[in-house]
Amino acid sequence: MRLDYLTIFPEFFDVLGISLLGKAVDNGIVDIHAHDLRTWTHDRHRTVDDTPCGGGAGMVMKPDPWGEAFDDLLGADPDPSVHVVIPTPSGTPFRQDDAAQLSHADRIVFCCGRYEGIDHRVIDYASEHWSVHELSLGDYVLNGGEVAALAMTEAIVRLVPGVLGNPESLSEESYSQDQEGLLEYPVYTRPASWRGWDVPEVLMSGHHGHIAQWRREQSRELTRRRRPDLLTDE
Ligand SMILES: COc1cccc(Cn2ccc3ccc(-c4cc(N)[nH]n4)cc32)c1
Repeated sequence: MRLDYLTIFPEFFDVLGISLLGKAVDNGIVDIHAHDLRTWTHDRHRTVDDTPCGGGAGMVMKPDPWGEAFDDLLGADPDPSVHVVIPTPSGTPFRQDDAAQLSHADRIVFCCGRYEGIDHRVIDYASEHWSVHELSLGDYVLNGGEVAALAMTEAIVRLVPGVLGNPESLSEESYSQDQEGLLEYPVYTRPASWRGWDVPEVLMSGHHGHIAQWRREQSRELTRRRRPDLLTDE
């Protein structure tokens, strides 16, 4: 899987060389390239923004640098197997299903905007050539797309076979299908007693059936309290 990031702050993506994703890069499972969008500017000030047509506050990212970056990175031939991900507050919510689908992609290009966003013609042009996903990380406003791209990257790449040491842990996670789409149950480790708090007895019983039942009940109760929207049968 090749991941490209178009951004005016490429250093944001230096962290992808650390930990699990770093190992995936070292193992050749993932190939990461961050690009400074100003590479595709030609004026002395390396300008990437301009005033919004129709007025309004702030600045908008000019289309030209994005178009020239696309030309260099992707060429002009349409290829629906290339996924262009554009983080934006106005996008569809990024969810586990999106991460799962994108984990099968061979190529993903993250377009990280700043200012008040990217000239919409960039999205229109990209949509004619590649598979475009305008995605929101959540119902809050960030200053740009980089943090969202990092979070999406981690959610996507950890699902790629060979990246996680223990793939079994994937099936027990919140939002996973095996977890019935419920929130994950509380987890514990040693010591059995810590500052007056004990590990629930059932987890020390060694009775796998009782433990599984307790975990199912905990997941449902937690989901009922915190995320009733995830419950389908109520
Ligand atoms: C486009 O409309 C905007 C309105 C006000 C501020 C901004 C700032 N901004 C620029 C590019 C950009 C990309 C993504 C996000 C973002 C995503 C999520 N989930 N929150 N915030 C925010 C971004 C943009």
